[in-house]
Amino acid sequence: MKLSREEAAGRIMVALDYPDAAAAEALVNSLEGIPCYMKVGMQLFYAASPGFVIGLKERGYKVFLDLKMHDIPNTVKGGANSITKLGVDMFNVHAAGGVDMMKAALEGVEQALASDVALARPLVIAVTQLTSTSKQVLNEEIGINGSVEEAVVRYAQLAKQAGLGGVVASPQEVQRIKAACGADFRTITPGIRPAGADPNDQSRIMTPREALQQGTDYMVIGRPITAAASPRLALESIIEELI
Ligand SMILES: O=C(O)c1cc(=O)[nH]c(=O)n1[C@@H]1O[C@H](COP(=O)(O)O)[C@@H](O)[C@H]1O
Repeated sequence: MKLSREEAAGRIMVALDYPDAAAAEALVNSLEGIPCYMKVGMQLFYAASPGFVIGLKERGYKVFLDLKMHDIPNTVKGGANSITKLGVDMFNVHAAGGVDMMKAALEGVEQALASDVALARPLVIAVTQLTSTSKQVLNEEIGINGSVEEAVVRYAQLAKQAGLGGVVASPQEVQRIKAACGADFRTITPGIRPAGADPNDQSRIMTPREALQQGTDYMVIGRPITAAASPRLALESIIEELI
């Protein structure tokens, strides 16, 4: 697959895993002009308040708010309502919460959209099996039998059944997810490591180019960019690998 520089940048979601808004702001400023997606996760969101997310939207970024909601349906519905009002482009819930919980997230989105016609509809996606989970942990610790791929595809099918638009999984599972849920069902893949990079706590990894070849829609990349001596050069070299 051939991508333009801009298309490649738009498929990269930079994970802003920072302890406060100032640190995250410095990274965002260093990437100025590169049209990548920004991902705000729980570390930054809990510290920086919703204002940080609104600020990213005002600067023109697409934003994935990664709060991985997993609670009773009524609570998730309320959470989804509040998140939609922030104007984010994408947010996630855990597929392990079940179909009713995932449907409740969509109801929360509808409720928010009905309250303000200016709001854009966010894509709601589900986390399947975390990319830090190995087969051994899945089978022996968590107690789910079978392969990681089987567990991931099952979660993806539940998300599809609930009406969600895609899932978070490792790039290793993208082809099976697309085969089970359709080519339009979005795959968002963390566990991305350029060749030779430290895997850190990730178990199921692939390089950016390999992930693209698998057909992933978006790659979530944190430390290979944020911990690099020059985050801008690190991001540019990943974009280079994709075009
Ligand atoms: O939902 C996510 O974004 C997510 C799901 C998952 O299964 N694995 C996973 O690593 N993530 C997130 O993706 C990012 C990966 O960061 P790095 O390992 O530093 O590239 C982190 O912000 C994680 O919270």
